[in-house]
Amino acid sequence: MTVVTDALPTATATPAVDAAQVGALVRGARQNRGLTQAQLAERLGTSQSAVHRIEQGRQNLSLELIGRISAALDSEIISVGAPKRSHLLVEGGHQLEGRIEVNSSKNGAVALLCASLLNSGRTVLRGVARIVEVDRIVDVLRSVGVRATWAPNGRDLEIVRPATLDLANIDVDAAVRTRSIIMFFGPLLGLEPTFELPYAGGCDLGTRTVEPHMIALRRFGLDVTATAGTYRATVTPGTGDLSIVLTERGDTVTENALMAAAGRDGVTTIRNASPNYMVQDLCFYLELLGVRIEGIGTTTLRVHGRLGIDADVEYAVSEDPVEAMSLLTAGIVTSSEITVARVPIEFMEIELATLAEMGQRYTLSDEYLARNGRTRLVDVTVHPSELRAPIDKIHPMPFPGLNIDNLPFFAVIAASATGTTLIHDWVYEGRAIHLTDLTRLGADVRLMDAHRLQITGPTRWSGAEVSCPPALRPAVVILLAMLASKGTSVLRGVDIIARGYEQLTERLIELGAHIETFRD
Ligand SMILES: CC(=O)N[C@H]1[C@@H](OP(=O)(O)OP(=O)(O)OC[C@H]2O[C@@H](n3ccc(=O)[nH]c3=O)[C@H](O)[C@@H]2O)O[C@H](CO)[C@@H](O)[C@@H]1O
Ligand SMILES: C=C(OP(=O)(O)O)C(=O)O
Repeated sequence: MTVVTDALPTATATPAVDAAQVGALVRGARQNRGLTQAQLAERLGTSQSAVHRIEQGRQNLSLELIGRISAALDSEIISVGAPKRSHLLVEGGHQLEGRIEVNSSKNGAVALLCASLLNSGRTVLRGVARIVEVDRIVDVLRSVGVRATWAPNGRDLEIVRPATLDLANIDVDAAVRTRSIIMFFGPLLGLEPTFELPYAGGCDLGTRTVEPHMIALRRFGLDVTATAGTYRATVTPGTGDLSIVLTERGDTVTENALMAAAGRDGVTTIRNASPNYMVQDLCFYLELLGVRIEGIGTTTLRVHGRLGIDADVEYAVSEDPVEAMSLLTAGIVTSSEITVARVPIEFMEIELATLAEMGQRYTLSDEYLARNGRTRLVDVTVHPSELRAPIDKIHPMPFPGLNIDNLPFFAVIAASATGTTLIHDWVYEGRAIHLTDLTRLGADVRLMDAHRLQITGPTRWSGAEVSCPPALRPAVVILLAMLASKGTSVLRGVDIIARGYEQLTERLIELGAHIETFRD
């Protein structure tokens, strides 16, 4: 049996479906239809409290009841057989208009979900984006005994760790679909003397090792052997102060080291740390747990760890600069005037400066604070502009530089600009290659080598049928190019987009995009 719904996509599917999973799907589909629990209850001829129990996974469900819920929500909650792939039919060439808000970030959420393992008190994460990557980590947490309960608003997640984690029961299927599982090492280090974790998975971006994590965590007493799809970990805890240097300024490796440092007795200095947005989110949460951290937002962090963290805390996940870039790109490549609200400006400054260099006109609102009380936000309005290729190549750098995950969006922007742009993705071994799919829509994109693209515009975009690249950002880039392309396009196999974006097509439709979803 597999699970499908248009609210929470098929990628959540696991062979065994339990009441909690179905509950989450029902809640997602109900919210997608804009119904309250009481309204759904009325359609089902039952009480609001019964719907609440179903959504919390506290109700035994017959197939007959699931069928009735599916009918009431006009959404297939469960189907038998292979999952059906989703595709998009895009009628491009229309301008967009209006205002759209940026959601909280995937990368912040997954770090915070993993970090909640450090806390034996109650963690409430507010405003969590309902995306597949989050569902996967929540599934993994639940499988090891963590109580993770969504509030009726479907956005706030309460997490309570059990006294002992049931790691033998870990949901391997969910774990291997995400790279973020690697961030279980940091918190588990201080909790378990030995444990096993499945190998990390994720998008197809070429070779991407976990070696920097192993090098960093070895200093915390972690010894890992990798055998047949499993990491076997043994921990020899140390005490006292520790100073470590990361071999790469990576985001998740910094987070792993931070979590390991937070759960130990002593002060840990982490050098070559990433100061990126998700790391800052994690630091703000750890501070609420009583962990003092010096140097937040810099490349040297001093972490005053604490044994036995036990605090009831609430933290609002901050806004996603990559979603902000994606939405701005939608406006830019369709020559539209749209306002993207709640943009975390500190993490978009180089992107905006680069866009200005390319002739993009935009206006910024006054700054205001995010719900976490720390991150600075602005509303950005883009105006239709004559774009030109920048003189210098566009390349990413660890923060504060142009975000690595925002780079792919510059491919479709460069293709809309007059002149030749060199895009240099030195970071990923295999992400640039996916962007050559833009040629199918009429762009002149040349792959110079695995890391460099030469793009000459302006493109006379024209609709085409394209198979969705097996990588999150390139998939969205192709979709955005289709919005710019005159005529009809089909993007096949788009489920990957829900890994990192909540209701992206629905939200683009609200801005005036013409997109229909269809399934096999
Ligand atoms: C869950 C999460 O937060 N994921 C983000 C995180 O993944 P994550 O932290 O897992 O990224 P990796 O550690 O895999 O690094 C990405 C790539 O960059 C290379 N690299 C990284 C740092 C460095 O100083 N030198 C270097 O060469 C790595 O070798 C790798 O090929 O950071 C990536 C890079 O910002 C982002 O694309 C991911 O969205
Ligand atoms: C590469 C990405 O993320 P992850 O680390 O989850 O694969 C991304 O968000 O583009």
